[in-house]
Amino acid sequence: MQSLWQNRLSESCTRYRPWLLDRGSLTRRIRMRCAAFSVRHVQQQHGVAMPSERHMVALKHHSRALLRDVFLYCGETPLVFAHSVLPATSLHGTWQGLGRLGSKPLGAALFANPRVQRTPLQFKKLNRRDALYKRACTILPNPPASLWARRSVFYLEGRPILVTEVFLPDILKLHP
Ligand SMILES: C=C(O[C@@H]1C=C(C(=O)O)C=C[C@H]1O)C(=O)O
Repeated sequence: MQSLWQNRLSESCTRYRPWLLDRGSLTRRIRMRCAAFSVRHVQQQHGVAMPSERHMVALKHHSRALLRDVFLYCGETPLVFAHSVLPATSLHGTWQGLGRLGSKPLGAALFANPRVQRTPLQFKKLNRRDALYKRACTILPNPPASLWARRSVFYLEGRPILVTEVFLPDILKLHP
């Protein structure tokens, strides 16, 4: 049975709690704890978002979005798998340049603008049945049975961007 996205954290995530609950920039939080931070681009292409994502950004069934997958690294250690859904209609106005980020962190753009609003975080313990679990584990030699993830929607000028972050075990090596 696949678990659902929850609005509250269960108790079984104690060690990941500081990372899951911090509403500030994850890029900034990691940079404060690791001088060798980098974003490694996995893929960025237009496609159809997953059903559980489409309703978060009011995408109709066949509407296309820019789907961006990256890993956040400290040195050679992967810490986070980040999956973002940017509806084509959101890539206008202030956010028209987000389609050309490459290895620049999306967070730098989202948190640089004080007018950006963020919805409450949702949480999910991903397992091997989840597509995002499988994509996050592609670079883990010994993947754990489950991975904690969070997601929320960023809004600017009424334009939504869904950001999902999957925390990899080595993030626990950083100071919480
Ligand atoms: C939203 C942020 O941006 C981070 C960087 C991302 C990217 O470059 O694609 C995606 C999600 C985040 O982990 C953040 O720093 O909080």
